[in-house]
Amino acid sequence: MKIAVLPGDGIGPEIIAEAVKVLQRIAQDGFDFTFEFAPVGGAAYAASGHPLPEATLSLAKSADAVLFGAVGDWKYDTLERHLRPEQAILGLRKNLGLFANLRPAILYAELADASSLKPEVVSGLDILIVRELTGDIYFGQPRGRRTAPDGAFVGQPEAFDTMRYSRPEIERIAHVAFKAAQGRNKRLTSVDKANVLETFQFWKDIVTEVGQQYPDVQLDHMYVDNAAMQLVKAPKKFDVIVTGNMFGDILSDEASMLTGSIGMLPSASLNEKGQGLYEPSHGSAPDIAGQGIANPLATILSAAMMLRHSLGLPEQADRIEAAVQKGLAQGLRTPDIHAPGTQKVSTAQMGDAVVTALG
Ligand SMILES: NC(=O)C1=CN([C@@H]2O[C@H](COP(=O)(O)OP(=O)(O)OC[C@H]3O[C@@H](n4cnc5c(N)ncnc54)[C@H](O)[C@@H]3O)[C@@H](O)[C@H]2O)C=CC1
Ligand SMILES: CC(C)CC(=O)C(=O)O
Ligand SMILES: [Mg+2]
Repeated sequence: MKIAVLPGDGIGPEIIAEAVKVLQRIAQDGFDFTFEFAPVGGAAYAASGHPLPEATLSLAKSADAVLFGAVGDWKYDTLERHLRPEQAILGLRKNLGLFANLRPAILYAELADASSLKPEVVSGLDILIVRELTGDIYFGQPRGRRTAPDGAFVGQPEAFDTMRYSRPEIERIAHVAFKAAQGRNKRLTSVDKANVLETFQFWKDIVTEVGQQYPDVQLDHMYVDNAAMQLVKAPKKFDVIVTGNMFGDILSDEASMLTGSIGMLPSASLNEKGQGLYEPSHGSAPDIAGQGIANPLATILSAAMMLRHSLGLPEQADRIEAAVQKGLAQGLRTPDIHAPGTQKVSTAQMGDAVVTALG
């Protein structure tokens, strides 16, 4: 099985090294993983002038799965947009058709103290955010800068983006979400802004229509501002949340803190053929890069999702998740989840603890 490994920028190489270590330990038990590394993001721009070189894209397309770190660095923020590191992950998602982003927010019992909410509000939390990943305002055309052609500020410089969704895009992500809910507690909350945005009234109408095919799933609708509030008020009331690209981006970062840290939130990005890219939900964290203090668990848990969703090895995925729990139960914590009475460890020590816990 060929795994394309794209470490990227900032903490990307540090966290990817730990996930690869864990996968190599699994491979020792008789699984044939081949790792092929390629540059992406700012690292690729620095090496070859483009954040997503053709060779990296074709490696990703030809692999059985892609393991991705993170891209982005403040020093590239002034580049023309098409050369900025973030275009690499956006380009991979678009080129591979990775429209379904699964972001499970699970609070490990050992991390109840690390969550920013009271234990009674979050303990036992297990929710799934299903984020549409290849549409919405992140990809909508036209976009750009121009002189305002009309309105109160006519003649002034302005910038604009376009929020849009087509019926098939909404239908396919709705099906993914309803099916996910069927495999869980059979409750789905569709998050929109239908009270203001036509795009999201359309979204709500179509999700409702698709819902008729899933009578066993209880569907409700919530405006995104209320959802942001409910996530910190009573997060356990949610089971599966389905939403658009931008709202899902924002709500999943919010949900990550319920689990103790953004360093705990993995993700799977899947296409219609079941191919997938696996990456932590966080970014390249330039503020802590190179210090050996980043939490590698979101990336290790993303590797577990890869085994489950793309490589047909669900038992090995379970094994990794159990090993993560064991490491936490031993009291080992990177600084982002550290609490009194636990032992502060480095990125590499956390990865080693997971490998050891695999037995
Ligand atoms: N998929 C991707 O490659 C993504 C890339 N980005 C890019 O990453 C760069 C930084 O963006 P930010 O907004 O700062 O978001 P970020 O997610 O990189 O960092 C936000 C905060 O969380 C902390 N953090 C993130 N991951 C952590 C980990 N594993 N362990 C401990 N602490 C962690 C960081 O230190 C920082 O304080 C930007 O260039 C941005 O565009 C942002 C999100 C996703
Ligand atoms: C480049 C961004 C859209 C990445 C991001 O924030 C995310 O996918 O969570
Ligand atoms: Mg994000």
